[in-house]
Amino acid sequence: MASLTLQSTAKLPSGHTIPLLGLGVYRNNDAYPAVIAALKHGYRHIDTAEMYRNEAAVGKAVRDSGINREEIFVTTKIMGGTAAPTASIKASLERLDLGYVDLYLIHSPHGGKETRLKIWRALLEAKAQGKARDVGVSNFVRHLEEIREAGLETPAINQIELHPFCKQEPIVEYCNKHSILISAFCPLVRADFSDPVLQEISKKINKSPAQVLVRWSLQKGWIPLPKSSHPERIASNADVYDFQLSAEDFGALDNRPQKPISWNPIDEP
Ligand SMILES: NC(=O)C1=CN([C@@H]2O[C@H](COP(=O)(O)OP(=O)(O)OC[C@H]3O[C@@H](n4cnc5c(N)ncnc54)[C@H](OP(=O)(O)O)[C@@H]3O)[C@@H](O)[C@H]2O)C=CC1
Ligand SMILES: O=C(O)C(=O)[C@@H](O)[C@H](O)C(=O)CO
Repeated sequence: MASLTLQSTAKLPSGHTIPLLGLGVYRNNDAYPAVIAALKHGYRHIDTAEMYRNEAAVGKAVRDSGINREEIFVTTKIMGGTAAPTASIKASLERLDLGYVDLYLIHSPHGGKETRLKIWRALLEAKAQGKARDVGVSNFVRHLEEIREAGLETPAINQIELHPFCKQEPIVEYCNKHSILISAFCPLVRADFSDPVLQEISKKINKSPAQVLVRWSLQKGWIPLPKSSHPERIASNADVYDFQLSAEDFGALDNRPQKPISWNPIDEP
């Protein structure tokens, strides 16, 4: 594995790059200080959404950070099932007030095939207008085939729940086959660090369970989006580049019992 750093990126279809570690801000009602702290520590990728109701705070923190806008990668998401996607996109861009977003995702496959394709076409139009540099989806599984069958541009990324207890191998395999990058939500298992194997590895290598989980996700080739509202945890979660999980420890985590997916929009017809 090439040596990873906090500056490591992957190439997107647009030719732009996405940092391989991002800060999640779901359920953070005061995202401004978290984003400021993350950017100060060296994060350059923030993951928000219309649904999180903190786009304005994220945008203000990015503008106030003093860092060149071009250096910061901002993802937002349009709600699945949105009836008026163009209006929703306009509203989110106004709240963020960053000129453009780097990645715009459909948050979930809710709404049925026609609505999904309508929203996808609206995102593609936003991309054509330069309002989104790349576009993708989230929580899509077989729904990805609809986009292919419609002859529309393939999503750059699929953002799904991924951690050692939820590996979603069929959809990961599909995305790998079709060169769709994968970003990992809930990479910290939402702070459930109770697994004995995780605990054992954490103690053995003297790294926090969160650091072990972030490192494991990076070594899987995914883009983890750990969320914290605490600056010291935000920093710690990104301090994962001075070690590499051994093949033994990586494999032990890669063979944990699987749990049900925490949010099941993937079952949407
Ligand atoms: N596309 C989608 O449908 C979804 C996308 N997401 C995205 O993925 C991001 C991450 O997923 P999320 O659901 O937030 O869950 P995570 O797996 O990132 O876990 C977040 C939880 O872990 C705690 N935590 C963070 N760091 C540490 C640490 N070092 N030690 C102990 N506890 C810690 C946080 O508490 P505290 O804040 O108090 O530190 C919080 O309770 C989201 O924020 C969002 O951006 C999430 C769900 C669905
Ligand atoms: O994960 C859940 O339980 C949800 O209800 C969703 O909100 C999900 O967390 C999400 O979409 C956050 O981005």
